[in-house]
Amino acid sequence: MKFKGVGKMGILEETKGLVENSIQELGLPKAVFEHLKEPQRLMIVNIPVRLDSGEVKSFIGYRAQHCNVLGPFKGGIRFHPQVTIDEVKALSMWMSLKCAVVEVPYGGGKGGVVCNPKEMSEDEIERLSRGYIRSMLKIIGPEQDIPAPDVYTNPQIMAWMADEYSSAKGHNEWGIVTGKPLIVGGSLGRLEATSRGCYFVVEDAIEKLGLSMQGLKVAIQGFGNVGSYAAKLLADAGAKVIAVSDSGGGIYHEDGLPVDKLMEHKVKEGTVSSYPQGKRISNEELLILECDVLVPAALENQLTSNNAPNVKAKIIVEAANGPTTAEADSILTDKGILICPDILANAGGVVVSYFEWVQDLESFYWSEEQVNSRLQLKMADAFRRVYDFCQRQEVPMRKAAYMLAVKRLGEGMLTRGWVKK
Ligand SMILES: NC(=O)C1=CN([C@@H]2O[C@H](COP(=O)(O)OP(=O)(O)OC[C@H]3O[C@@H](n4cnc5c(N)ncnc54)[C@H](O)[C@@H]3O)[C@@H](O)[C@H]2O)C=CC1
Ligand SMILES: O=C(O)CCC(=O)C(=O)O
Repeated sequence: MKFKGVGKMGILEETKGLVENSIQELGLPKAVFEHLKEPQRLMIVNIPVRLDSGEVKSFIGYRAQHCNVLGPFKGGIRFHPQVTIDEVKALSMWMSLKCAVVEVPYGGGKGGVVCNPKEMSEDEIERLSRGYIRSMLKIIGPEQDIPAPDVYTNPQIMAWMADEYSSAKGHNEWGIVTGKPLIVGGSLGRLEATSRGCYFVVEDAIEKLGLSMQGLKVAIQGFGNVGSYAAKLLADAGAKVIAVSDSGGGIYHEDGLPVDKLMEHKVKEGTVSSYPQGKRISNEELLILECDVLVPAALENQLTSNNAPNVKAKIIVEAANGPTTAEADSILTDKGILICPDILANAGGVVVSYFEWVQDLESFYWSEEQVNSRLQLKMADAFRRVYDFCQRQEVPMRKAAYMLAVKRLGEGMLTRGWVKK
């Protein structure tokens, strides 16, 4: 069974199609879609930043607050030259769905700034990060909207943001953002959390297909926060990471790559593609390698109708948000590939962000073991619910995840009286 009405529409329209379809199939009131089809609020700001040269340059920033029926808005902030309104809106909608799938008490939010941090100095990035928070002061807060890291943002940027917000409020408010360094209210385990969540999903998925972690052939696209730690966790558990890539290209070795050394190389050289052992490959080639598990961990729209027919993986674990277009999804599903969708597979990040926020609100901090074992419980529970639904209803995992998420959001709206039966 496939979703109807999804095609070459772009990620936002495709996602709306999936949500609307789920609402219809669940027999929820149509009004649920009226609440979900657009963000509740979309803030667009102009952020003037003083550059090191003394010149002032302005940057466009966005924050989409999608739906807070189940809790405050939550989601990362992306710094990237290709950020668009539609991308931020889609990312915020995925956050609402993701938080519902893993049952954390948040709504979806997402932010973005159109900029190229690779061409900015550290001081310029700091001024931009602080400017973003000043522009958003009225709509964010620990009980309102809690940002976090995403593409090309990191713990240091979260620390500046927490500091800026705290300065504006006149007292420390560590609960304003998550993904912070430990010294300013971060949580143990948050840095690796998205990857650890993916790792648990890989464990559960391979068990369903009767595969073993020992010697499991894995290819990972993207070697940033999520991709690099996913590679490390999988390699440490006995998997063979045969290929990795980043925006500079990729590297392949059929016997497996030394992930720790690749991480060091990436820090020193800025890319994995120049690693001296193995064969250089393109991002496109990586996606169609012979492997057991493919982990897209970079950007959206990587698996398309062009390359999907050639994908050879048995399992795809979507560490990135939106890496698969609707057309590719259909092709891959028809090929019998088990797709663990983004809103499930990469939810480990927001789960541990939730733990970080709880710790900040209580000013009482957990051990790494507590964080990781609670994350494992959350991910295993979500995987089981999605997989059981998919088996029971004979639908793909993505559809199962969407239906479970939309059901929860719809129930929230009915209970709060936002919609009537
Ligand atoms: N950081 C987090 O906690 C979470 C991140 N995600 C998603 O995971 C994905 C990766 O995010 P992070 O690792 O945090 O970002 P990051 O900024 O740490 O790393 C991004 C990686 O993607 C690579 N990349 C960029 N353009 C590329 C291209 N065209 N082809 C191949 N690689 C390319 C970069 O070189 C870098 O290695 C994104 O889709 C993000 O939304 C999802 C959930 C949580
Ligand atoms: O940690 C968070 O709050 C959100 C992470 C994120 O942006 C995502 O899951 O896409």
